Order: sequence, then C-alpha cells, then structure tokens
Amino acid sequence: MTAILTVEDLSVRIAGLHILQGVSFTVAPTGVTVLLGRNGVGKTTTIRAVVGLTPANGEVTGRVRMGERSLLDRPTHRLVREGLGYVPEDRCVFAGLTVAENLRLAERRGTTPAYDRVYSLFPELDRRGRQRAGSLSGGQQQMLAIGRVLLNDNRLLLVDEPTKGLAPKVVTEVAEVLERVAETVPVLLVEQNLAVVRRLATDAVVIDAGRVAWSGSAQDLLAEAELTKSLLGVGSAETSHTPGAGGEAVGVRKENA
Ligand SMILES: Nc1ncnc2c1ncn2[C@@H]1O[C@H](COP(=O)(O)OP(=O)(O)OP(=O)(O)O)[C@@H](O)[C@H]1O
Repeated sequence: MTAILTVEDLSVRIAGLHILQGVSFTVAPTGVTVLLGRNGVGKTTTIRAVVGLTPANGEVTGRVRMGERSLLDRPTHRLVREGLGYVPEDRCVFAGLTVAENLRLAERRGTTPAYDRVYSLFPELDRRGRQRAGSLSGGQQQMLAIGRVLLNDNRLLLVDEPTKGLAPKVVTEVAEVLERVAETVPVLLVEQNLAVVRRLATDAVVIDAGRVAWSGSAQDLLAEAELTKSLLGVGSAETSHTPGAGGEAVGVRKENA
C-alpha cells in the first residue's frame, strides 16, 4: 500500500530548542494512524510542521510528501486546497460568529460545499446554525471544527487531540464521528485517550523526546502492556474499551510532571 503521507527525517528547531530530531514515519492510505507520546514530546509540533504552521521563528528541515507532492516548501492554504484537512488542537472556531457563518467561511470558491455530509454526521450543527460558536459546549465546538474541514473533500485529515478536555460521553461521540469519517478518508490523529486509540487506530507512531520511539500496528502496541508502559507511561491491557468511560490517558513525562 502506497502511503498517503511520508515524513522523512523531519527536524524542527524553535527558539534554540531542537524539538523534533529526525522524525520519520508514514501514514497508510486508509484507516487511522495515531501519533502517540507523553506530554511535550513533539506531537503537535509534528502535525504543525506537516501543515506548514511552524512559528516564524522556527526552522524546519527534512521531507514531507502527500502522495508524490512535496509539502514543506508550500504555503498552508495551498496544502489545504489540495486536500490536507487540519483540525487544530485548540479548535479555532470563530466565537463571535454563528455556527452557519463558521461553516460558510470554510466554503471554497469553485467547489460545492458538502453540507449534506456535514449535517448527516453532525445534525446538531444544522439545528444550531444560528447559535454563536462561542456559546457552544466544548464538544459542540469540536464537532464544528471537524465539520468545517469536512465541508470540502480531503485526501488526508490531521486531527490534533480532538477529545482533550471533553466529558466522557462527548469523548465517545467524537470517537464515533471520527470512526465514520475514517471510513472514507485516512486520518493522522494525535490522541492521548487509550480507549479512543484502541477503538480507532489501525497504525501507531510513538514519539519520545523528539524522535520516533516505535511504529507499527496499533493492535500490537496495545496488546503489549510492558511496551505501552515503557513508551507511554500507562498500562493498556486493563484499559477500558469504552472511550471516555475511564479511558486511561497517556502519561506526562517524569521530568515534566
Ligand atoms: N513555539 C514554541 N516555542 C518554544 N517551545 C515550543 C514551541 N512549541 C512547542 N514548544 C516545545 O516543544 C515541545 C513539544 O511540544 P508539542 O506541543 O509538540 O508537544 P506535544 O507532544 O504535542 O504535547 P502535548 O501532548 O502536551 O500537547 C515542548 O517542550 C514545547 O514546550
């Protein structure tokens, strides 16, 4: 299977810190590849480098390709136009605008926005079209952030910690939606909730201290309690299978704790 995303020897320095130190991995053209690791190891930095959003004072080297296309030398808006969908960690909805206005802003000239797809996945967004996004719950804002990206066709979705800070029931809802989304578009997902990982992930890439510490089948990773413990600081064998309901979160690196 040819990878949809290939990351080779990716290094990122920001403000004198060598945050990523030669990260290499691939994302399969189907399913969910999960990017795992303890807090502060460089997961968001990886995603942001792929989508061209490293801060201006940062330096990025290495190679990133979506299919055959090289990504690192091109501006973010071009990448998005070519089908790289990005749902940021902080959701970035426009709080002062309504749900409908947030969606309308994502429409692209010359294409037909897929409102049917978005509203069938998120009927709530249809019902709440006139509500200001800033007054939505965290879960509803997350749905809006994902829905906005799905208004257009994507070749690959990058989704950064979509369940962070959400109530257990909402974590389950977000996981269900991502599961449906992943039936039609491959996803590179940053996720700390191991029950969500267990439910969604086909492949896993574990980052530790700016390098890839492990990559392979998510099932293999989660089946090895010792491995998950050493890589992520949590056991997995006894972890709940229900996202949100007691799903164990990947740990904080000892030196940061
Ligand atoms: N703009 C920046 N300036 C300085 N340091 C940064 C910047 N962005 C990230 N870092 C540092 O790089 C390291 C990796 O951060 P990153 O957000 O990529 O980690 P992460 O694995 O996504 O963590 P988390 O799970 O907590 O979101 C951290 O030590 C962070 O403080």
